[in-house]
Amino acid sequence: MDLRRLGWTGSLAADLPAGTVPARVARVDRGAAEVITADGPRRVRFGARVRRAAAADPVALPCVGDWAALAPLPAEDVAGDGFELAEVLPRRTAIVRGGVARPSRGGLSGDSTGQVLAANVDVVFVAEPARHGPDPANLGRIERLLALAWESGGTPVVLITKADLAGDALPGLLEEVARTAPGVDVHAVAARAGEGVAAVRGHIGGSRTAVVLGPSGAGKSTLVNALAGEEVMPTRQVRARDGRGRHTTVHRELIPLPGGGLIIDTPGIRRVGLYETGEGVDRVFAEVDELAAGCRFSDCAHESEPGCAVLAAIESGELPPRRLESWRKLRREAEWMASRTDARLRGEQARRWKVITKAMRGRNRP
Ligand SMILES: Nc1nc2c(ncn2[C@@H]2O[C@H](COP(=O)(O)OP(=O)(O)OP(=O)(O)O)[C@@H](O)[C@H]2O)c(=O)[nH]1
Ligand SMILES: [Zn+2]
Repeated sequence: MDLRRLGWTGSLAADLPAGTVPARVARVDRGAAEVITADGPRRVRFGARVRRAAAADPVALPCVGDWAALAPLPAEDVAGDGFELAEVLPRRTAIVRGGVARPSRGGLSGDSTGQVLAANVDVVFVAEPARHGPDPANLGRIERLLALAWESGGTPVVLITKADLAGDALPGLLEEVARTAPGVDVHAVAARAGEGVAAVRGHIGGSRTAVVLGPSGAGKSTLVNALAGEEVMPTRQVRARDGRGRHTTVHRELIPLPGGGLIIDTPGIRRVGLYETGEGVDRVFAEVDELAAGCRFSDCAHESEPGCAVLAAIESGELPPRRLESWRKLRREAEWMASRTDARLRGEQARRWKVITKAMRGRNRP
């Protein structure tokens, strides 16, 4: 296996500690990972330093898509494969979800810990089914996942999956979604019939890595199988009565595609909180931001201020009220998360891994 086909680069090579072997993490189970090396797949346990770092901060846990350094185990400890996962190499991008913030007396409360869903991802496919059981496509869910995607450093792309279920309503739906996702490519996909798969493929050329996020039953695994040209992921065969998912996929998994590129399939996510609080939300609501530039007051909250261009746009029908509500909700959540200063610090760790690993290496090397 040529590691460059898995996304290996010279800058990663420069960060590889002497005496270690590079590997890409394909899947993580408790305390161990399935990795792909130049010699093929291996199963390796986490080394002591990785376990310590992860105990202090869950964001440090090796994750699907990570590049890792494998170190040979001492000769007397070769019960496993002879190697352990000694270090996580600097992450280029990271999709980090927060816990769920719940409304409570005096604002929001909840869980502010982070979890890395996937690392070193170039393209984030946000999959939303045209129909999810009895429900229509959920625009709010698209917005939330787009915020997460923008924060990751990867490029988001929206996929309206199971597009065949929309019937005549498809063009209208795609138009609505395009307005909900300014600056983002939107594709309709009917993976079971193979429709739209080539357009998806077009985003994963060369040795790019993509991830598919979306609710259970969105048809993520069906799409991944269509891209792979074989059944690499199990999909639900028998339709549940309500047509929604039952979490067929239980692990996040990295799959090299024939002809180049890699894709990460993920289990359906039920509730996902924001974690990093950079410009993600503003990018999702770019047109609200643009409108706000026309408000009379620069600190306009678009609640009831005179000369508010955002409220005027709602009045004129240019901006759907749902959009402003959704913007408010995600902004509130992002602000709450930002008020947890340690969370912000940890969010930066996900990206600035380099500094930390380098410092650790300096300390531990004789
Ligand atoms: N009508 C229609 N059904 C589809 C399409 N793609 C997938 N499905 C069906 O939707 C159901 C769920 O598909 P999966 O691929 O397992 O969905 P998933 O998003 O991977 O679900 P989880 O693994 O639970 O997260 C299955 O019954 C599929 O056959 C499609 O293009 N059109
Ligand atoms: Zn305003």
